[in-house]
Amino acid sequence: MLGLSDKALVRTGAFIDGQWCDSDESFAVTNPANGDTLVLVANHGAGGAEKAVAAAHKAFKAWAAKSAGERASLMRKWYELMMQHQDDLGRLLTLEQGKPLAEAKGEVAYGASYIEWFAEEAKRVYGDTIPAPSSDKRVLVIKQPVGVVSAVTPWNFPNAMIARKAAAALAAGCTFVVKPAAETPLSALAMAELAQRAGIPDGVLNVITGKDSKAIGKVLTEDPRVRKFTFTGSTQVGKVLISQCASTVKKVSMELGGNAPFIVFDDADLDAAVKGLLASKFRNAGQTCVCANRIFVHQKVYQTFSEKLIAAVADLKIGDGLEQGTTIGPLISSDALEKVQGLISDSVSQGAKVVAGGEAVDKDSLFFKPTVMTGVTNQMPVASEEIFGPVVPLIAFDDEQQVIDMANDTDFGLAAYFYARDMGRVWRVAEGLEYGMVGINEGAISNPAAPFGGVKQSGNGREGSRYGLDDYLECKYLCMGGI
Ligand SMILES: NC(=O)c1ccc[n+]([C@@H]2O[C@H](COP(=O)([O-])OP(=O)(O)OC[C@H]3O[C@@H](n4cnc5c(N)ncnc54)[C@H](O)[C@@H]3O)[C@@H](O)[C@H]2O)c1
Ligand SMILES: O=C[C@H](O)CS(=O)(=O)O
Repeated sequence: MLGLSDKALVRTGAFIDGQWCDSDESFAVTNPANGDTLVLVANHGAGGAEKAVAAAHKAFKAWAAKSAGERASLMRKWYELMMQHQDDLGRLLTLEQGKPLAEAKGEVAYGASYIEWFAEEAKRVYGDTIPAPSSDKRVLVIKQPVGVVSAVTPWNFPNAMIARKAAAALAAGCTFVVKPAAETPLSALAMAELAQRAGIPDGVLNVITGKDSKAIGKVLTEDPRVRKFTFTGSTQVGKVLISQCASTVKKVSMELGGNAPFIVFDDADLDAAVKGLLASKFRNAGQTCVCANRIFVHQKVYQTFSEKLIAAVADLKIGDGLEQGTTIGPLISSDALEKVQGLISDSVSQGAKVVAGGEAVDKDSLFFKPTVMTGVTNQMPVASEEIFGPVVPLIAFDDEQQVIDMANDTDFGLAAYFYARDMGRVWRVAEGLEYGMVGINEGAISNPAAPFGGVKQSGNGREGSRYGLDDYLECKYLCMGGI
């Protein structure tokens, strides 16, 4: 089935209360590299979401009552199974999402690393004893799981965006319901299959599949049995979902859109900067929330850097993610491709120039040529909007404070990057950038040990690191009197 060694990893029903649930209707999952239908998946709606929430609610008390060590052991087994099946999970991910197989297998390992990380963190959920204001009292703080957690995740990282949430939730003692993007549900269902094989009890992890994201999302954000909602996706949708959570005052964490500046100063190592830009910009064909979106290059090095970049971009290989050597896969949809083309055309009409790429490979596919643009300003659409495609807009600058101000001139604040070697400049720029994450002489910054998240309209909360568990825990104060 789909060329996987372990065919049982290809699941097409929703996973609710340990059962694989079909439905009267189904929807097609297609391969963005060629438009082929891969499988038909159960098309559940609000009713399915309510069943999933009920299952998670029923399973919560027993899961929370397990010791941290018991939860950690089951999560460790899940991690080991994910890595044992890395090849199959990577193939499935490339088929449904399009990214090159090497990247897809890397995403599987990246997602699994959050399960490994939080299996360990589960055993380090510490409380406090606090000096009491009077000798007849004792003041303590204990940490307890929030309860049922619901989640909605995007298509661009169909494994890791779920693992990053589910791992923290389960480690904290919460139970979990997730709606993956309808474009890419197969990775989520395969993860659920392996969670079941690992012995994670029925109802602890549930995956609801369906095209009607609004109806499903309404249940996941408004059902009072759900105590926390976590979302990864666009800022536009995130705002709607936050407002829907208000009716039941849920804890909310949001991983939203980005518009990352990538600044190359005149004292930068230009070869390292080009390498870092390729790593940040062209991963997943530019479809990541932390992709460099605006590239600011100091006037003194603009020509040299541009020439090095154009030469490196020419070596990128566009193709089906399953083909050996492919480094740039397809975009996810024709809408996505039209959006990228529109940003380029609108910016050219305002004076920008295309010096490499600038168009789709052909009119019948979703492949877009890696593109470099010069003469871009911070106000042009290709700079002011999140591109979500393999496009490098180059913006010249000549003053340190000017470029910090330009970099911060956006509603987003997720990731930022800069290349410089003067130590004073490194500290001034790192502290001056209004972003949740800053890569300094580094273009690949995501890992489970670090707190991933943004400021401003890029979201709130952190995923990964020792901070990532806080979003899934309640801090309870105990006051013991009469001593
Ligand atoms: N900050 C991060 O960690 C992060 C990670 C990945 C993607 N993103 C952002 O996500 C965006 C691209 O992903 P996308 O196109 O899937 O985003 P999207 O917001 O369109 O969709 C994300 C998820 O929300 C669901 N959804 C859409 N409308 C909904 C509604 N009204 N109610 C309930 N669910 C709804 C979709 O089905 C999907 O599962 C980009 O802006 C990118 O920056 C952010
Ligand atoms: O697209 C957003 C992801 O969070 C990117 S990363 O894989 O976590 O860097």
